[in-house]
Amino acid sequence: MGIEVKKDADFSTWYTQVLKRSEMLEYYEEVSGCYIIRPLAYNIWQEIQSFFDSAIKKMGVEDTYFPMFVSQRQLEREKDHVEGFAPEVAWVTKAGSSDMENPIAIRPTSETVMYPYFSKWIRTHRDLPLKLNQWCNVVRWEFKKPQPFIRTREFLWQEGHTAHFTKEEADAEVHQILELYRQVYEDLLAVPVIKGVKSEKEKFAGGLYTTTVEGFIPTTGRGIQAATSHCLGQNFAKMFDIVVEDPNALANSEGKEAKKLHVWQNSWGITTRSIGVMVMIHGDDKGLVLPPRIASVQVIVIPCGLTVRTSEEEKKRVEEKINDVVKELNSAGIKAKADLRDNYTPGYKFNHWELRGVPLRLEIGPRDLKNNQTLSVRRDNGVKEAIPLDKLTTCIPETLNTIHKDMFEKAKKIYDEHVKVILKWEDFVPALDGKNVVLVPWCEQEHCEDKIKEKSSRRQPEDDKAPSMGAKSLCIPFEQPKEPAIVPGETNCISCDGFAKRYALFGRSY
Ligand SMILES: O=C1CCCN[C@@H]1CCCn1cnc2ccccc2c1=O
Repeated sequence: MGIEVKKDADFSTWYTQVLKRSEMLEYYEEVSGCYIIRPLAYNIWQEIQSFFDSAIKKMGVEDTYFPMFVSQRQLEREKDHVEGFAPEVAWVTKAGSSDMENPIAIRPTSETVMYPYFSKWIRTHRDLPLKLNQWCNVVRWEFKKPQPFIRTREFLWQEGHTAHFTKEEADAEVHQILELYRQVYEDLLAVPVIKGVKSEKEKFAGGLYTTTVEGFIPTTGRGIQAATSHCLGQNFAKMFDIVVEDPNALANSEGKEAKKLHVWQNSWGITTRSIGVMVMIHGDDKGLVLPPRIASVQVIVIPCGLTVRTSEEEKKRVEEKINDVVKELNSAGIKAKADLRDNYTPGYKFNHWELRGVPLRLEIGPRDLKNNQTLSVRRDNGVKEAIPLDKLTTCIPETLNTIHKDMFEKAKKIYDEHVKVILKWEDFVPALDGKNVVLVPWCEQEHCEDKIKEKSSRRQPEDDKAPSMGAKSLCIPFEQPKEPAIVPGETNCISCDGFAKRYALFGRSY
C-alpha cells in the first residue's frame, strides 16, 4: 500500500505511513511511546553502529555493559543532574505481587550507574584515560506527544563515558566525538547538521558545557538536537570521589597524604532519533528515500518488457542475466537484489521498492540484452540513465556516490536557506512563522533566553490564533557569520538591552 497523504499536506500522517508501510517500524499497541524497530530500520542502526564503533575503537574506547537498574540512592547523588529529569524516571516497584523494599530505577542514562565504579577503578593517573562506551537502551517516561524514533519512551543509543587527567585532554575528545557525530549524519545519512555549543539553560545541567550537532526539519521548520557531546568538568568526579594523587607533588616530608586531584570527564551519545531525522528529511510522497551508504538494498534489478508474446527461453535468458548482474554487483561490494516475483507487474515492483527507499533501480528486458545495457532509475530524483552491462561495477558505485552527494547538497541548500540572520526583534517571530530558524546576536544570559521563549510563544496582539511554540536556543554555532560582525560592547542583543556576545541559533524545536 502506497502513501496516501502528501508530505507537505499532513506531515505527521505522512511520517507514520512511511515508517509503517515501508516496514521500518510497527506500533506497539500495548505501551504508548514504544515501537517495534523492524529489520529495515534496525539495519540502518547497525550501519551507524559499525561506522561509529570502528572510529571510537581507533580512539582507544572500549565497549562495556552496566546494569540497566539504578538505586534511588545512586540516582539522586547528584541533585541538579536529576531534579529536572526526575519526572521522566521509570521505577520498578514490585516483583511479582509483592512490593519491593527499595524501588529501583530503569536507567535514563548511566552516569550514576557507572561513576561509583569509576571511583573504585581509578586510583592513580596511570589508570587514565579511562574510555568506556556502551550500546544499550534507555527509558525516559516523557509526557510530551511521542513520535516514532524522534521522541520515544525507550530508545537505543550509545553512551560514551571517559575520564581524563587534564581538562585539555577532555576538551579535545569532546570535539573529536562531535566530529564523528557530524560524520554519521553528513557522510552516512546525508543529513546536514550545524555544530555548536549549548547555552547555559540548554546544556546538560550536570556538566560543564555541552556541544551539539543540530539538524533541521524543513517541513515543520523546526530544529532538532541530533547528538550531544558533553564535557562534565570535575562535577561528577567531586560527587563520586573519582580522584588520583598528584603525580607532580612529591609526597611531602611529614608523609602527609599527597594532594588528590579530581579527574576531568566527558559523556557523549547518539540515539535512534537519527533514523527518524533521516526519514523526515529525505522521504517524499512515494515513501522512503534511503541514502545509499546505509541502505540494506542499494540496487534492485527488475525484469521489464516481458509480454505474453515473450518466449519462455527469452524470459529465462533475461532472468539469468539479472541473476548474473546481481552476483557481479554483490561481488563488487554493492548490495543488490533481483525481484523476479512472477506474480507482480514491473509497475507494482517499482512502487514496492520506491516505498522502501531503494536508491537505484535497474530495469533489464529482452531489448536490453540485445543492446547490452540496462536502464538505471535513481530514487532520489527519478533521473534515468542507460548503463552498458559491461560497465556496471564502475558506473554503479559512482552513481551511488553521486546520489549520496546530491541528497546531502540538496538538504544542505534547504537548511542554509532556512537559517535567517535576524538583527531586529520585530523580524524574529515572522521568520519563525516562515518555517525558519534564526541566527541572532545574543547576550547569552539565561533570563534573556527565558524572555525570548516567552515573547516568541505569544502570537502578535492582533492575531487570535492559539499561542505558537516558543523559540529556544538550539546552539551557539562554532562557525559564526562573518558580517555583520558583532562588536563587543556595541552590538545589542536581539532581545534585551544587554550587549551581544555571539550569534546564537534559535528556533522552534522537537
Ligand atoms: O546526553 C548524554 C549522552 C550520554 C550520557 N548521558 C548524557 C547526559 C544525559 C542527560 N540526561 C537526560 N535525560 C535524563 C532523564 C532522566 C534522568 C537523567 C537524565 C539525564 O541525565
